[in-house]
Amino acid sequence: MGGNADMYVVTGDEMRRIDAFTMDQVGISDMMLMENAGSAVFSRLLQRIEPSGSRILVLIGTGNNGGDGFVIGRKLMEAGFETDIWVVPPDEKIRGAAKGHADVFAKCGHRYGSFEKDSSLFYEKLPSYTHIIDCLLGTGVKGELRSPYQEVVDAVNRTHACVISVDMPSGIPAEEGAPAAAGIRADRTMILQAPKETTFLFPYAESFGEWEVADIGIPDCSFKNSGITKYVRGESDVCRTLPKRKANVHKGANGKGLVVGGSRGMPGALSLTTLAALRTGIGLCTVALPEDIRLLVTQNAAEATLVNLPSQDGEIAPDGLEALDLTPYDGVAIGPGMGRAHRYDLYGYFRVFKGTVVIDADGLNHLSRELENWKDGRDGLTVITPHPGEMAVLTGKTIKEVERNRFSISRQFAREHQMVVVLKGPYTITSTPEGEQWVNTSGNPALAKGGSGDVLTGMILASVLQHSHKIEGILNAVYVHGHAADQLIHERDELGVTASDVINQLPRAFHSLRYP
Ligand SMILES: NC(=O)C1=CN([C@@H]2O[C@H](COP(=O)(O)OP(=O)(O)OC[C@H]3O[C@@H](n4cnc5c(N)ncnc54)[C@H](O)[C@@H]3O)[C@@H](O)[C@H]2O)[C@@H](O)CC1
Ligand SMILES: [K+]
Repeated sequence: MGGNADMYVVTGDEMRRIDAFTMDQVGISDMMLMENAGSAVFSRLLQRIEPSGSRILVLIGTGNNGGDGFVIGRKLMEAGFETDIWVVPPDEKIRGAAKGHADVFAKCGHRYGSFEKDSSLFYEKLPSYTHIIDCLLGTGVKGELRSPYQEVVDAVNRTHACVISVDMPSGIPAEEGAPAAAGIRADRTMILQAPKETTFLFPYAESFGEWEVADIGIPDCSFKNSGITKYVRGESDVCRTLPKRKANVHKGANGKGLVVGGSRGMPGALSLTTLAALRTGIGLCTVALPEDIRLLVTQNAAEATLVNLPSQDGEIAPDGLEALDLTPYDGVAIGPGMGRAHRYDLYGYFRVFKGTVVIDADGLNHLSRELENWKDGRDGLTVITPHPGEMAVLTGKTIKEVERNRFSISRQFAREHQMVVVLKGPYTITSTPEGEQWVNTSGNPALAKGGSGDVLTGMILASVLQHSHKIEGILNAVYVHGHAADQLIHERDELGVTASDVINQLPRAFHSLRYP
């Protein structure tokens, strides 16, 4: 993929590489990037802060994040906003481009307060501000906050002001894996150019508040040359890539899919997957299930055709998959409601199948017992859709470790096992075996319910079969799934939104993306 519209996701180190390339190879100086950053944030502040009645504090730290603060402070003062600038470190610690912009600020005739020299005045004035612009620390933060930053951050968090962080909430690390830090809890974060990994990882994500991304003029080539392959997947990407049907198309051209699973205890999961595939536009959908539950499923999904599989103890019999002929199908989704009583040789069964295989739910449990086999890859594309608990089982890690390292754990698993990994959760991450990753931005807590995953599996199957670029098909399914839930909570409370509601919403969700 690629193109100029890409929004990247970076670590602190990656951002430093990108900045260095932009300065040394492209020739845009650090002073200019800082001016751009300050200007971009300033113009966004203008949309949010009224000059009358507002009292603004710009808080400045040692590094380049503080340098951005000097630009923002200068522009706010020049525009007539009632603004105080407070610099936390001693003057001599400010260096480089930040020092350059501190000098510009002073030469324009503006003054700032020194926290070091007059901290009591600072604390006295702090409750009087309506807005606090946080330029204490950015991507250069390391470890727990040191004094006096920690005290200042705690005091800011106790105010009633609207706190707007620049690039990062100060104190929060930019990359996954770092211990949770007690940083600024922002109401809004104006991220410079590229979101950082922690923007999408909990608990850090909560500190960002609402976030938006300000373009500061770093060219796309700086990201490409720095080897960044993590992207944000947003609505415009989906609108651009939804497949269009030709007027004379026939059902066979929209994908022939097979959904395998179901058990006496869980017939509903299979219905949800099948209905979701149908509502995502699959041409033909066949359901393969233990023969003794077929009536339960056919009542719900009249459009699907059925294949009865031998049943044992209410689940597909251990050799039950052998009876299935895969040749008529372009893709298979396996796992929803399948049960765990028996073992199946999934790799042996799917290895030479050329179509896409989507594995979810109990299918992942079966997969976890035969993971070694998958390292050689198979003839078609394999997609797995674990939630953090399932990812923990697949990797032998704890759920907490998975949650803290979502990017690296899913990237490594995808590489090692030659699969596309769709790691679900808020900000679902999709990783390819080649190391590309996309963060999804749609969805809400209404999806944290039984059945949501079954719906997504059906959508991914249907979507992959209709896209010539299969990864785009997966990404679009993930986005539309969340988008449908987002539309639903405009009309009703998130508590009452069910997986079936999401399925029924899909035609409207697709329509709104196709005709934005
Ligand atoms: N490099 C560039 O060209 C640009 C950088 N920009 C800004 O620069 C930021 C990154 O700049 P820096 O790398 O200087 O990093 P920071 O601005 O985050 O400052 C890092 C400094 O803070 C101090 N520090 C680190 N950890 C600390 C802790 N735990 N407690 C107390 N003090 C600590 C250290 O003195 C360190 O040098 C970005 O977030 C962004 O806001 C923008 O101006 C755009 C251009
Ligand atoms: K900051």
